[in-house]
Amino acid sequence: MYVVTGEEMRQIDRYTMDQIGMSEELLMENAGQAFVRHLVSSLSQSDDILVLIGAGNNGGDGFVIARLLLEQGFKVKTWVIPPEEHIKGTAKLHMNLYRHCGHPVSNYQTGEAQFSDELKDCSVVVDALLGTGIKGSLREPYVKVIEQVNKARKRVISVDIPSGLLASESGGERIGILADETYTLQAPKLSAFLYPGAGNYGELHILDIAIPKRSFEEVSPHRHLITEKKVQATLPQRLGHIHKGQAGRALVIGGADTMPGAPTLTTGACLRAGAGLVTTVIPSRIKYSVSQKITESTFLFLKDRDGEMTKKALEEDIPFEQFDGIAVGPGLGRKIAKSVHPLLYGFSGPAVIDADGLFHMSKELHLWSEKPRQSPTIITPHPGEMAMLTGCTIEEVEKRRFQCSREFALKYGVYVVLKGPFTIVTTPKGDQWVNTTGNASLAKGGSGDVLTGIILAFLLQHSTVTDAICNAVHIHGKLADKMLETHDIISVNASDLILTLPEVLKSYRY
Ligand SMILES: NC(=O)C1=CN([C@@H]2O[C@H](COP(=O)(O)OP(=O)(O)OC[C@H]3O[C@@H](n4cnc5c(N)ncnc54)[C@H](OP(=O)(O)O)[C@@H]3O)[C@@H](O)[C@H]2O)[C@@H](O)CC1
Ligand SMILES: Nc1ncnc2c1ncn2[C@@H]1O[C@H](COP(=O)(O)OP(=O)(O)O)[C@@H](O)[C@H]1O
Ligand SMILES: [K+]
Repeated sequence: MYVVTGEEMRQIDRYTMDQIGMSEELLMENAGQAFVRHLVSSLSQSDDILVLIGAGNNGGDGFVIARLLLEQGFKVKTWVIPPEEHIKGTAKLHMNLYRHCGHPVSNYQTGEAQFSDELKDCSVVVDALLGTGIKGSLREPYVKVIEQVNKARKRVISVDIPSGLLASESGGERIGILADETYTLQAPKLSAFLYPGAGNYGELHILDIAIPKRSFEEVSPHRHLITEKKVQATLPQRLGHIHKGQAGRALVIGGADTMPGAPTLTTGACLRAGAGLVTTVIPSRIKYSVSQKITESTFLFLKDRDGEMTKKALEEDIPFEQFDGIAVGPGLGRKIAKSVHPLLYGFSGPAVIDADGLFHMSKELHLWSEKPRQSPTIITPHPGEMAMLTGCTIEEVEKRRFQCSREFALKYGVYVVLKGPFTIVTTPKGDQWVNTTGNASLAKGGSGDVLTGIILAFLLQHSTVTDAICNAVHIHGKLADKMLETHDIISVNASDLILTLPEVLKSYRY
């Protein structure tokens, strides 16, 4: 499943029409058919449905939807918002088809007052005003109509994208329809995953309108969705004769006087996510508080200075060659100057850098592009950490989540896991994977430490680095989703996620 910009979608449409030979009329009919097929089970014959139509092809989809719903006996009122003569091309063809079936159209230009009354009385609004063809700031009469719809608080279902939003941007101050559900055509658009605009989408559904795979392959967007099906197919199996050393020897380096919990969470998650052996490296001053909480890992207690590990101890006292993968950072503290790069430079396995590990990394960025590529480096910044790494503001990172993480991954040859709602995984070649699991219960200290542990464990058990990271991010979000079946959204703790791992992982087995 691809994730596309508006421009890529246009190229895909063009290829489908010009090279494959599917007409725009057919695609529009398919879009309306798919929309109605998915919607009818949630509609009742007593619903009063208002279909709002704009001047472009999004409006054309609206005519197909209105016709099909009317043919199935639903109560539908169809409102054309711009002057009718603005409707041209394929949308006009479907308007004529609709009319030839004997169905009526009302026009906002001549019936504004009646429109307000009907909006007040309806139960469902189908938003087919504007789609991917919108340019620049929203113009009248759309501004007025969209504000009216948003105030009316009806069930609103958008076709393709909530009208007013841009397909590829985050929304910002834009006026847009506040949808309860959005049925997007064939492939989700970037704005579905970029806040604040993502909040306008409501529940996102993806409709198959029969655009062939070939059209996508020709345009070849580099963004994909992480799907449940793919996770299920790529989760590692455990062979009957395996021993613990073959299930991965993991090293977790973190912890400081004030942060003993972070390495505890990472270690716990790493064990539950299947690593065969885990060793936790912490400063000796916190050895009792951490070791009492973890039964199954072994420990290395390093010399510390003011409760944080010294650079010398990190470099000299850790037998790196004994481990298949490492995670550096959870609760590490910031007092150890310039220590992360020398630690990782010679390491031959995958290395995950998180939290304060990223702080140290930001001081020695120039060295990363020179690191040997056969040992993958995975960084897991939240937007604040990404801002620190790139020198951008957090607002710029959030606005350009896709571009920002891709530029960094390409420049420094690392895997970037840009966290937040809709975490984006980017490979050093620039391929991107968007996660849709998880919820706001994860907005609590410690959630990221758990993710780091799952990523490390999965890296040691999957056959590709990309599958390991994507599956870890997906499963981590699923833990939070599972928790909401029994817990309130504000009362999920990071350690609860670890306890839920066995059940969630099991649910992915065939
Ligand atoms: N993907 C697919 O395969 C398929 C896609 N399909 C559908 O096509 C949709 C894309 O259609 P599209 O390109 O015709 O553009 P659309 O979004 O309807 O808007 C254009 C209209 O908006 C107007 N307008 C522009 N900016 C504006 C502004 N700021 N403020 C106000 N108005 C503004 C513009 O006016 P103009 O600037 O030309 O005067 C023009 O009238 C897509 O989202 C999907 O629903 C299916 O039908 C078939 C298969
Ligand atoms: N509102 C949210 N919706 C979905 N996921 C979220 C949300 N807020 C945070 N997360 C997820 O929770 C984790 C938080 O990581 P991070 O900020 O590093 O936490 P910490 O450092 O406290 O462990 C990330 O995986 C992030 O994607
Ligand atoms: K729309």
